[in-house]
Amino acid sequence: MGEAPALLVDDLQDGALNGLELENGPCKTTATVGDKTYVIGGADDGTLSVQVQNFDRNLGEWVRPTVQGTKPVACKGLSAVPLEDRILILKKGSKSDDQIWFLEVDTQYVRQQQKLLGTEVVAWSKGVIGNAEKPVVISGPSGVGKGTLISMLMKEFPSMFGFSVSHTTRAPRGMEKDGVHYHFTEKSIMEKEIKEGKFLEFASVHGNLYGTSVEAVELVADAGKRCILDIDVQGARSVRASSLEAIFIFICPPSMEELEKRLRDRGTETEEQILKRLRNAQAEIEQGKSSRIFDFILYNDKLEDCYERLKSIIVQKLLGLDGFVTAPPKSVPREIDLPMDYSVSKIDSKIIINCISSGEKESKNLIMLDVSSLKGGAPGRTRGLNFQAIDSFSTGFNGIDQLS
Ligand SMILES: Nc1nc2c(ncn2[C@@H]2O[C@H](COP(=O)(O)OP(=O)(O)O)[C@@H](O)[C@H]2O)c(=O)[nH]1
Ligand SMILES: Nc1ncnc2c1ncn2[C@@H]1O[C@H](COP(=O)(O)OP(=O)(O)O)[C@@H](O)[C@H]1O
Repeated sequence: MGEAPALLVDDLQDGALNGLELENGPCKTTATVGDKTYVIGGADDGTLSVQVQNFDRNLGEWVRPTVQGTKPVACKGLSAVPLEDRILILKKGSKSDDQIWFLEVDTQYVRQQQKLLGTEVVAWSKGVIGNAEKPVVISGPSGVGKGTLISMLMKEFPSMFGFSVSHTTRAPRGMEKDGVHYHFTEKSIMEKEIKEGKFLEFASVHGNLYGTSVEAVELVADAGKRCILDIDVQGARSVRASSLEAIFIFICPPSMEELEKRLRDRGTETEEQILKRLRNAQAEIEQGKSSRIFDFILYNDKLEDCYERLKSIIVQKLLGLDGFVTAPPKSVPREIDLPMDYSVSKIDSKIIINCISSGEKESKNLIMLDVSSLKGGAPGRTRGLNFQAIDSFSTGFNGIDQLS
């Protein structure tokens, strides 16, 4: 049985809200979740900047929460649909890939942050249609051949895999390009960004700081590709403990002598750095083999053999295929293009967007946005949104009352 259309307030005018005087400034949209009413938006040069304040009915006062996550840019109007632990925000007059957002008000991430900061917290997260492919985490000691294997995979299947470009405080090697191999960063900047929650994981490795930003993984998923992370064992452990579901592969050298030979032959490190990497390798291999972090352990003896095994793992585990055929490129996630004029209502986990386009002949279309399988969320994107566009006239489907 569907519930009645939810409390939706589109483009509220300045002033009173349900009898409550707003603290200050004009506001546009409001939504109530639990005991709190959230006011989202504020006028800014004819467009809306996206600000948040909430009225706590228990305390009887306005609160300005700490706002986390990547904020949406200004827009011409907002609609808000309260869900259980977050508010769906539809932005008007925005680009088609920038129309769906979530303001998380009581998700696990928000509760964690509230505990950590001791203040009221809300967090923005951009909504994305469809799901991300499960990432692949590859770890192993320095010089074992991780980079070589990943390059082979990306070269053979450029449309299927994308590399998560990590941040590091180490200096670039001769051929390495900023933004391609790593984001080469100052330590103080990286430490600040870690504090701001921009990293999915980070670790000190061989005396330098390395980390995977939330954005690095999201960008690959945005392109409709499966993300590959080349990170150390500490990083793999952190990802295992995070909400990111991934497949974990550890690459082992055939022997320590061969590892040393590969490191020396690569010729990218000083003698001191080589010795440090070899010292750390022993512990990494022990942890890799025994820690239960990894789903698969691969020995990289003969490169071609190891590459074939890596491919077959990925195929069997991730793609569910028998032979390694070149799969068609994943389509880039679809986008909804909302017109300026529409009304919104909610039935269970379906958001009904009734689009009204006025021209010579007025026509109406319904978009049904399904929010029942949301995944991820702040500090990254919210994925798992699905939608169906319904031409109400051609189908004879004319109103939300007919939905169940
Ligand atoms: N935790 C973590 N480790 C990383 C990250 N990026 C790279 N690493 C690891 O840091 C170690 C050193 O990497 P690098 O300096 O490129 O040297 P290489 O492994 O010898 O090529 C390797 O074990 C990488 O897997 C990251 O974002 N997070
Ligand atoms: N199976 C292999 N046999 C011999 N040399 C290898 C093999 N795999 C990788 N190499 C070489 O070993 C060196 C280190 O490989 P690299 O991919 O840079 O390791 P990592 O990224 O794990 O530090 C490179 O010069 C690479 O060409």
